[in-house]
Amino acid sequence: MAYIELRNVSKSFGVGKNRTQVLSNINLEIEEGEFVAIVGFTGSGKTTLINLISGLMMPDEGEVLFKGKPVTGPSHERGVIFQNYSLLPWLNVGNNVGMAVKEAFKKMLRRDRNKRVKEYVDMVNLLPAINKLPKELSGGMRQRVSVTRALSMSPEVILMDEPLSALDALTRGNLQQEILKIWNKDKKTALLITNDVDEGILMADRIIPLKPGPKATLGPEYKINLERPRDKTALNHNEEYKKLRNGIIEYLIQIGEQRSSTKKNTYVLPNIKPRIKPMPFQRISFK
Ligand SMILES: Nc1ncnc2c1ncn2[C@@H]1O[C@H](COP(=O)(O)OP(=O)(O)OP(=O)(O)O)[C@@H](O)[C@H]1O
Repeated sequence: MAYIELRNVSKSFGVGKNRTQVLSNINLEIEEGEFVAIVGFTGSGKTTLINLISGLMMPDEGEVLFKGKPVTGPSHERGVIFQNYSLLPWLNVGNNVGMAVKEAFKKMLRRDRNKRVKEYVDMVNLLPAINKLPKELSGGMRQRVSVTRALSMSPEVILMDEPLSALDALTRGNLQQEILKIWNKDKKTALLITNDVDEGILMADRIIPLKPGPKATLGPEYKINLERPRDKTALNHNEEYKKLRNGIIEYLIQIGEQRSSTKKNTYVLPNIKPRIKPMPFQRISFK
């Protein structure tokens, strides 16, 4: 029995003529302890896929199973790290993380809870900002709080929806390593959504492309047998890595081209004329 399983899952949005099938007949099995990355184009349905697995959305057809049972709603067993960091604006960093820890460990003593909060906030180098509100943080700092908040709950499954996309290369690299450390140490199961093939190869055991939508389906899987821990710089000189990377990128280019050739490329623009008189040109004197 797979740990997470999607069987013939389809999901549409909209009604009547505006109804679009975003995901079509998705089949996926993830084993316990595995790290799987889904790579795909923007708008292809990657977030929808994560939402279905987390239980935030229900499929129209097919089913999502977690440990053999249908997923009927969200649960802290499956922690999601969102793309848009969704922090509670009225709580400081420590309390944003603290609330998650309290939810996951209801019987934990306050003292132990605070210790755990500090440990996780420190992990993303934000101890100096522990009393700051989200509005006082940069986008990258908020993203780090969001990552550490999800990890502090020690979920069995870490679901990541492009969690590192807003970060600079250095912070991104550090967080990739932190996530891998936790995944490896606590034997978690992880699903990473990314549009970065290199990130996928660095972190995952398998990469599966999501074909462009509508009616997106999963493409062929690429197994990554590169030894762990993987070093980004060393990988650049690894022949197996280069072959794998080229293979995935070529596949993505090929399915991207197929999509553009089947799409209508001509658009009739509306014949709109301005109803107001154009403003007279204003002279600005430069000194
Ligand atoms: N709740 C919703 N209601 C209506 N349409 C939706 C909803 N959620 C997603 N969609 C549509 O489904 C399609 C896929 O969206 P989704 O966010 O899953 O894509 P994505 O691959 O995660 O995109 P990105 O890479 O830009 O984050 C888009 O066309 C989007 O407009």
